[in-house]
Amino acid sequence: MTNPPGRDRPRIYLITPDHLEPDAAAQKLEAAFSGGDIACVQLRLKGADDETVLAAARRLMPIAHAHDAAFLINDRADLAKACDADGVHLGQKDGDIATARNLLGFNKDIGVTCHNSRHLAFDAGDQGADYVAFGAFFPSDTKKIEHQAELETLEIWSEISEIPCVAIGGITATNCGDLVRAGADFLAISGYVWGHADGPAAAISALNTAIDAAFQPAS
Ligand SMILES: Cc1ncc(COP(=O)(O)OP(=O)(O)O)c(N)n1
Ligand SMILES: Cc1ncsc1CCOP(=O)(O)O
Ligand SMILES: [Mg+2]
Repeated sequence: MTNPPGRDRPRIYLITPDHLEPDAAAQKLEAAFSGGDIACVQLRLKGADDETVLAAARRLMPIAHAHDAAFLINDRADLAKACDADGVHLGQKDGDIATARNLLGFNKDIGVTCHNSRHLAFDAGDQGADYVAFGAFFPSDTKKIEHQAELETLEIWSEISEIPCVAIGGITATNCGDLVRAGADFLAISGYVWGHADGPAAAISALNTAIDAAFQPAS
């Protein structure tokens, strides 16, 4: 099965650990970038106060930008605005797209969690989402999984919509091939990178090698 016509090679969408110390995280993020291509970094701190999120963004966003990667904030459009991030990722309980768009404008990216639902994805697209995210595809140690996504969701979406789609949930270099072949535009990954035995650079390198091996552009 080749990738759907017109889809580019999928790229890595790196999600930070949900708790971090900015200077240590900066070193690890630099290491990750030394391993190869990363399209986007999402700052996903959980339970942190606003100033902690903003301080982490001030430390990490310049590193992403130095490597031509976008830097998005998870959950909070207001904090994305406050630190002039490149966008926000909204779950189904993180506020509506229109409010985020009014805050951020049209030059910023708004992504939306759509679980395993093309209906949610069509709704998000109709409301102006810049990408939709489907997941979880595999068991995750990072987040308790409430929705199991299916490859068919990616396959159908990538055939019928030009809105970029992100796959998320327990993704590794070993299991990402089917997601690539199904048409995911981005692979959102956290634990495999930050927990890799050989470090973040080796994880990013292994992921890009696996993506290259699985991506078969339509002739
Ligand atoms: C790229 C991407 N996809 C999905 C999620 C999950 O968002 P959400 O459902 O709001 O859960 P939390 O991440 O907020 O726990 C995401 N963060 N990024
Ligand atoms: C935030 C999120 N949403 C669905 S699964 C997940 C966790 C992604 O992290 P990992 O790549 O470690 O499973
Ligand atoms: Mg959320």
